[in-house]
Amino acid sequence: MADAPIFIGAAEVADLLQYGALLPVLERALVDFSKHDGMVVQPVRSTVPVDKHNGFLGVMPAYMTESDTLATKIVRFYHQTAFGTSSHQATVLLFNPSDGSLRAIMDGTVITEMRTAAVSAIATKYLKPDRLETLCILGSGAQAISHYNIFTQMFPFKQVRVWSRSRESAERFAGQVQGQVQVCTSAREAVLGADVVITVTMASEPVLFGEWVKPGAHVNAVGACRPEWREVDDALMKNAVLYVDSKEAALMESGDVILSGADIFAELGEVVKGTRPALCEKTTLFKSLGMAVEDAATAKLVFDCWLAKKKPKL
Ligand SMILES: NC(=O)C1=CN([C@@H]2O[C@H](COP(=O)(O)OP(=O)(O)OC[C@H]3O[C@@H](n4cnc5c(N)ncnc54)[C@H](O)[C@@H]3O)[C@@H](O)[C@H]2O)C=CC1
Ligand SMILES: O=C(O)C1=NCCCC1
Repeated sequence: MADAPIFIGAAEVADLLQYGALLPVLERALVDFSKHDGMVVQPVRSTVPVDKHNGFLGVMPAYMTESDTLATKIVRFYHQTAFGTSSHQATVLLFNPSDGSLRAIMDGTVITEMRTAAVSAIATKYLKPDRLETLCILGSGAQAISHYNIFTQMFPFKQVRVWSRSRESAERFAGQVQGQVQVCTSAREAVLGADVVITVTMASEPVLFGEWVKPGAHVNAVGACRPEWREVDDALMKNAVLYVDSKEAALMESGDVILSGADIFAELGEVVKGTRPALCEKTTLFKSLGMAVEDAATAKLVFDCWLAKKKPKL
């Protein structure tokens, strides 16, 4: 009989998961996905609208042959949640691919926060302009914090600006992170002159406009994951060189891509592999929707770290 699945909660996932180990694992997952050689199976996320309660439930399965990883994430994202509860909550199920038995049930909320920020950081590593002085973050929730943490660790920004719909939440964000943050009163003020811009809002209308973005800057557009939602206006979508995590998903799920009619230049995995160029001298935009392979690869890393920690030292 198969062993009973183990449970790894949020605090333990946060303890086991380190960006240093996560980044190369995600780069490999992105490359493997973008080979499109049949070795990775990842259907576009299935999303169930829960209209009555203003929310969605997403199911994200993947199998990666080379690393022999089989997992699915179940994620809820709700517009209105009780004060203090996160709008996104997730669980990842990790299976034994040889017989399909369940190996682990783990918190997926921390995984979602860390892997999304890490993928934006990978996009930025490849697509960033030469000068990296000012980082701008639009939004001040869970993803804003994880992005702040990895971006300030990985890149030598001299200034970080944040804007949020309410000044109070932007100030709360500034108080939560370690390091200086300039709280801006408008998105425009935050964006003007920034070298890297990150949009991590629950907006369904544009909050970022092309006329504000410095030529040559890099943008990570992380929110707006429904075909009718926008975070970015048409001008930016059309004028920037557009990179995505998955072309198939972008054409089905991203309102910014579908409604602007912008042309997709490449998948991030193709850039990491070197089969498509990183046009760093141009204004670049990485449209992130989030992929099941990112969750599967991260969950496998968490599980392997858990096993290594459990093993008695000889
Ligand atoms: N691409 C990916 O892999 C992933 C993307 N996301 C997306 O990232 C975004 C941020 O997620 P979290 O930080 O977890 O959410 P959160 O609920 O913690 O924070 C959302 C932020 O958006 C702001 N906001 C809400 N409605 C807005 C509006 N209409 N206009 C401007 N700002 C608004 C809130 O004030 C808050 O600052 C969401 O769109 C989410 O769906 C989340 C997980 C993975
Ligand atoms: O990749 C994810 O996980 C999510 N992406 C868009 C919003 C829901 C969660």
